[in-house]
Amino acid sequence: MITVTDLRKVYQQGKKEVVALDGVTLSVPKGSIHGIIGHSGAGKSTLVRCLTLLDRPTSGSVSIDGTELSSVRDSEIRAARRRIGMVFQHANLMDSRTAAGNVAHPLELVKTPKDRIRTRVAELLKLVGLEGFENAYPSQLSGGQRQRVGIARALASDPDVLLCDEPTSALDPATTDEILDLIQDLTQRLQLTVLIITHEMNVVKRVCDSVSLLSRGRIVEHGALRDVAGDLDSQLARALLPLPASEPLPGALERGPVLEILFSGDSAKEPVLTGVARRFDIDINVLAGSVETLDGQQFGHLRVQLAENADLDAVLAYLRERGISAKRAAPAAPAPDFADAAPPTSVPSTGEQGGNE
Ligand SMILES: Nc1ncnc2c1ncn2[C@@H]1O[C@H](COP(=O)(O)OP(=O)(O)OP(=O)(O)O)[C@@H](O)[C@H]1O
Repeated sequence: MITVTDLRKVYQQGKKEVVALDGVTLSVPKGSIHGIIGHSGAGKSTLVRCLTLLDRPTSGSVSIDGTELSSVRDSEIRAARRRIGMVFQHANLMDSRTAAGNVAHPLELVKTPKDRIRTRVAELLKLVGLEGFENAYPSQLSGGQRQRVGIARALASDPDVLLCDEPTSALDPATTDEILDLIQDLTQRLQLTVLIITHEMNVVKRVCDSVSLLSRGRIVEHGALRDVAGDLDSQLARALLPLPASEPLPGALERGPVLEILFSGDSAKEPVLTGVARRFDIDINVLAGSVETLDGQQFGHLRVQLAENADLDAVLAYLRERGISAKRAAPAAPAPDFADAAPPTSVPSTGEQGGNE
């Protein structure tokens, strides 16, 4: 389990102070995956640097299974850092080394005996589905295979926590799904605690058990996926169940009130709109809709327009009595988009950067 408590990071820019993290508190249980999503400048990279001890927090603490990491002495930083495996957007493999050589690198740095390295590297490559690719160089591997090598390297030091920084942003959708399935499988098999920093809501939908929205250094929303998705006022719900911007349809209902409705669980199975239409004897137009299964539960988000003569308060009361979240819609704004946080998609030279050192 990783626990972050009231983490603050203040940078000094000349005479000005920049508060990059402003009291971040979160806790992720073992065997689960937590997504952190946020706009550009929200503090995601700073959080990664503080968690991996590349930067010292100004105050607050980070602990893994009760062991405090944020106050370790400089001489112990390397050992502490080995408890967190790091997966990057681009695998950052060393071009001059084979897949096996890349995975071996963190083990060599801590002077692991050669025969132990050999067996451990074989185990790790098998674990990530790359048996038989020991001698391949990064240039001979696909993007997904390179990311698998990066994951194997991150696991070499047997970490408790896997910190994935935009792990799929450079991959195509099919490969993204494969890598996310692998991360999910490894989380279960190795009982890892996983944090995924991402701007892609699909990553959150597919693998995260819980999610936090980081904004200006603060966590402004957080919770289990099915809880945040069921809250019509949550930005995360609007991003998880996005509705496109819509205009009232010209015609009979043009001037009627617009509602947003969020169904979840059992209410998602009820013919609620038909119920409203019959009960109040009004026409209803669906302007936009989104249906998803999240964490095994079905959710529906609709924007509908009622006939002009509809008694809006009575309709809202009828829906709420049935456990359905509904409210008069604000102007038909598009769903929040965290894609401005997207890192560059061009693949940089892989260089000679090591992973978990
Ligand atoms: N070394 C630094 N010195 C001064 N200010 C910094 C430093 N690093 C980050 N900041 C500031 O801290 C805030 C958070 O930056 P950070 O890079 O953590 O955001 P981010 O969410 O990772 O953004 P992006 O998605 O664009 O990478 C920003 O206002 C940034 O300008």
